[in-house]
Parts: sequence; C-alpha cells; structure tokens
Amino acid sequence: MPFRITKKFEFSASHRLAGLAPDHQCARMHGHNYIVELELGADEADLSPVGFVRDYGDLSAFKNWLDNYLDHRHLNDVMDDNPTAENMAAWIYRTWSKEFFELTCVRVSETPKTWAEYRP
Ligand SMILES: Nc1nc2c(c(=O)[nH]1)N=C([C@H](O)[C@H](O)COP(=O)(O)OP(=O)(O)OP(=O)(O)O)CN2
Ligand SMILES: [Zn+2]
Repeated sequence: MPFRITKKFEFSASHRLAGLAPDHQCARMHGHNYIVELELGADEADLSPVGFVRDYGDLSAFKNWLDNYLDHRHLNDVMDDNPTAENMAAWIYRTWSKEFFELTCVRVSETPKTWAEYRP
C-alpha cells in the first residue's frame, strides 16, 4: 500500500487511569490537550480518479464526532475501557474503520512527548 495520507485533530478532555498505584500521578483526575492523527492508505489502483486516497475534507465527520462526544468531556464517562492513549487509539480505529475503509492507523498524543498508535 504505497500511498498514505494523515490528518491531525485536536480536543481537550479529562481522565483518570484505573489500575495504577494510588500515588501514580495518572490515578488522579487530570486533563490533556489531545492530538489524534488518522492515517489512511491505498494502492495505486485504488486512488480516486482525482488522485486521492480520500479527500481530506471527508474527515470532517470525524472532527464533528470528536467535538460532540470527546471535546471537554471526562473520558472515563465516555469510554468503556480504561482511557489510556493505547485504548483510545484502538477504540477510535474500531469505531471509524467502519466509516473509512481505508483507515490503517490511529495515533493519540496526550503530551508533546508521547504518542500511542493502533495499527492492526
Ligand atoms: N503507555 C502509557 N503510559 C502512560 C499513559 C498512557 O496512556 N499510556 N498515560 C499516562 C498519563 O495519562 C499522562 O499521559 C502522563 O504521561 P507522562 O508522560 O508520564 O507524564 P508527564 O507529561 O508528566 O511526563 P514528564 O516526563 O514528567 O514530562 C501515563 N503513562
Ligand atoms: Zn493522562
């Protein structure tokens, strides 16, 4: 699959991580300015006649979902799984690969130094 496109999205949310030692900083409620990156891929034969893997503009549906369901929310109230960056990446992939069949990877950043990705 030689063609890959990516687009970044941002939202802010709070969370606390279960299962950690009580004195772990992430066991306490805190917030992040999250960055989510979607990666979509295609073979040359599957590019649109224009030459797109998919129009970046089509991803506005994902932005609307982030704005409506995750932005300024408490992620523990939204997700069934512990809201780690890894679990978020997998959850977003499983949810959005139904809409975007070209989706190859979801990456989630909680801080400027960290990224988690789900690439099945
Ligand atoms: N593998 C993971 N490790 C951690 C996650 C995670 O989702 N996956 N999450 C957290 C915290 O929620 C938060 O992201 C804190 O991250 P961390 O880099 O440990 O915190 P700091 O920004 O304070 O790190 P400094 O190195 O002190 O700058 C923790 N771990
Ligand atoms: Zn955190």
